[in-house]
Amino acid sequence: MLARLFKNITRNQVELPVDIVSIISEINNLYLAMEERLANEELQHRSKELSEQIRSGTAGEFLLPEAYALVKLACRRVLGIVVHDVQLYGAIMLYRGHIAEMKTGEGKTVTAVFPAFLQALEGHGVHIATVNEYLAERDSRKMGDIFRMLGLTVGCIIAGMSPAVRKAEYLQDVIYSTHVELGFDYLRDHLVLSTGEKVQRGLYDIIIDEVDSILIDEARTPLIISAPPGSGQQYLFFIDEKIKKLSESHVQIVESHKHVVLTEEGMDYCENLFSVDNLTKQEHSELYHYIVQALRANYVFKRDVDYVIIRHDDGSEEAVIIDPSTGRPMLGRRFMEGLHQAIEAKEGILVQGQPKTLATITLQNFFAMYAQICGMTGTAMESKDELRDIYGIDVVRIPTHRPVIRKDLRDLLFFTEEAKFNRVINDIRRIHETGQPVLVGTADIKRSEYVSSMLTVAGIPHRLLNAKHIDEEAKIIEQAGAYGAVTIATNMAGRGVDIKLEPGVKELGGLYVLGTSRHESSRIDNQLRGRSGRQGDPGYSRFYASLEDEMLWQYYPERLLDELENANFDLLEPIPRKRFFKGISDAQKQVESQHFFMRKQLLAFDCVLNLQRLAMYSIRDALLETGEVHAKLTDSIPDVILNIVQGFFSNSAESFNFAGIMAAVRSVFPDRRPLKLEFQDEVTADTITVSLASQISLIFEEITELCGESVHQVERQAMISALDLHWMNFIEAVEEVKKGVGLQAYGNMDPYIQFEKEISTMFEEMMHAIRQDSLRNVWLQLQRLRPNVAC
Ligand SMILES: Nc1ncnc2c1ncn2[C@@H]1O[C@H](COP(=O)(O)OP(=O)(O)OP(=O)(O)O)[C@@H](O)[C@H]1O
Repeated sequence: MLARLFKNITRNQVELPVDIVSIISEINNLYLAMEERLANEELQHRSKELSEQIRSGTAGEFLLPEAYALVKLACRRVLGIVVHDVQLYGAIMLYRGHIAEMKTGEGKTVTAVFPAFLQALEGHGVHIATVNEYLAERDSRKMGDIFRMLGLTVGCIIAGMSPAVRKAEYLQDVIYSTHVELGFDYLRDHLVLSTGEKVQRGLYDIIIDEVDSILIDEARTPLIISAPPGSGQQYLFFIDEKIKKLSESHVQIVESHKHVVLTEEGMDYCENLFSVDNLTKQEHSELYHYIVQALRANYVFKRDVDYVIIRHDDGSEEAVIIDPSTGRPMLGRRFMEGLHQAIEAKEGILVQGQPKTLATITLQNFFAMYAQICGMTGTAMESKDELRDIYGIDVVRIPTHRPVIRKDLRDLLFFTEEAKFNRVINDIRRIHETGQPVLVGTADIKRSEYVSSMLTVAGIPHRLLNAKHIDEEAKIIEQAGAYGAVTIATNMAGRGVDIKLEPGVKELGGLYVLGTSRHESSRIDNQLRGRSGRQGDPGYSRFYASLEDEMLWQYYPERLLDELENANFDLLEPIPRKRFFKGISDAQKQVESQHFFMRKQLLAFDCVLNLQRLAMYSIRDALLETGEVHAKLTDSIPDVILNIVQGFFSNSAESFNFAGIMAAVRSVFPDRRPLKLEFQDEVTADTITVSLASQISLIFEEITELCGESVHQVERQAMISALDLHWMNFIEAVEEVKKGVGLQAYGNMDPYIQFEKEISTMFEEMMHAIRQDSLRNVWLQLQRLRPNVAC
């Protein structure tokens, strides 16, 4: 009775919330009116007017009924279908930023067109992410005509497209792609050298199809872009070997900062050694960085003082940092920025930590960049808490258009795999003989092949999916509803693919889905079931499991196993009692909670890094956009000098070493002109800095003025390359800290807080290093442009 107050019945006899029903009636009334009045050409005109209204500030929600009526009409005219009220309900929830749980086969692809249209009217470009490229391509093609009828353009991005093509596609109103391509484009856009090379135009709205698969199943693996080969082990050994040939006049050592720089002579010598024209050029920045680290490893960092080589029982050797304050080896820690690798190369032991990561992000943090995410799937309710906790989105269950009449039969649980598969084959034969089509789901390709060989022996014709070509698979699965068809696929295959029943098959009971094992996630099992019983079709599903299946072998509850041992059941027959089936869902729950923990942990670490990533990317973007960085560089001179000078004051103010300071300053600003120290007040790090900074700034201005217009280009490149290089090394170092934090128990300290603390300090240090390297690179390059000026 109470529910009646809040619910209402639509024309399809489905209960929906009252407010939604009134919006849906408005849409349907407008649709009916438009159907009579509006010719195809007028749809575009109307959508243009809506777009103008939205852009001039009218709320999208206010225009939703009319916009959705237009889309409904376009769907009718393009696809010949009348969109159901439940689909409109899903579409409204999507626009409001929710996850719409719509059962498989309910027509999610069309549903997504509605919010995409309304969001696209704002003019930012809406992304629709699918689980694979086949679906992105298919949906952009199939739905493309609807958008075009409404005057919008549609793009599709798949792997292998050139940046120019991508860029053009991203300019469309609605862009279909995979989450992977979208994420990698985002990362790649932060590695380009000019704004013009970026392909995306911002992240605004995204609609994620099969949202649970993307936000949950895929979320344990972050997206990573690795550096191209060249930074591999052999390369480091090669550099180390050459560096060992340098003599004293080639290097200047700054002990206090444990730093080494090349003198002019050293620079020339190295350019000869490595056959490059100018080491300070952008394209050689990585080589230059490795050279510097090799120099530090060889000239400053000493074995048994700064690090030890530990030999493990298996004969492997490891360079371990010595804690300068306690003298103890710091297991699991590594020097930052490629120095550790340089030391490993110097010592001739295995270089660890390659290849280098250029950029990385978790899917969770990537999606968090969008102004709004929403999505649809057949299976989200099981994960609604996680989706709310991590992404802050709610799941709304959308009723089906017609009742689901598929019969989900009780699992059959066997003691052994052999007994299970024998029964599977017998059951397939029995069903196949009636002409009813069977879709067999397996845990992996190996098992698919095994079932296939058994069916061949049994003389049952079938089609086997090889999981190598998603598009071919999809085409085969589409035909799995044909009379007498037996199709074998992995459980994951065919998600999002529509299986149409051949005429006459409904009368035979529809598609029979037979799962040969339970997946670790019940959502994946439900996806497999959902290949059958679509849009009110009849169908059957049944899962077969054995205690030898990988998941049950590991996680089936001990207490039930003990009981089974004493029960004296027939080993070749299914285990009879219902209570033993519960062990299957218990096992699934246990694995799922483990995976949840791993995702949470990955996210917790990435959230810390995310703040730095955002800061870094915005600095980089600003650099690309302004183009003019001279003021920034000049402003950073005092900071850089102060950082150097403070190094000399850290121990005791009295014992500061003027010659040391000068050498360190000159290593960053290599200039032969004399520098004076003039003080008004007492001698402090600040007064020394003020005095040196004003002189260096003057020289810097002189050099830059003489070099003319080319200065801007040199400065910008130097900053970007310093930024990229240090950021790449920072990411690598973060990984090491993560491992270290995981390995060591910090008393009672929370590992994330510890991690955050270490990362923040490292970030500060990196920013200093970036400023310093940018200035040094610019200085060196400008001197080369006008060698007669400075030295
Ligand atoms: N209102 C409708 N009337 C008739 N057919 C429809 C309607 N909406 C969608 N369809 C059709 O239903 C089929 C299933 O649609 P779709 O593949 O989008 O389902 P789905 O919900 O995405 O399924 P899955 O969960 O398996 O991905 C398609 O052939 C589509 O054209």
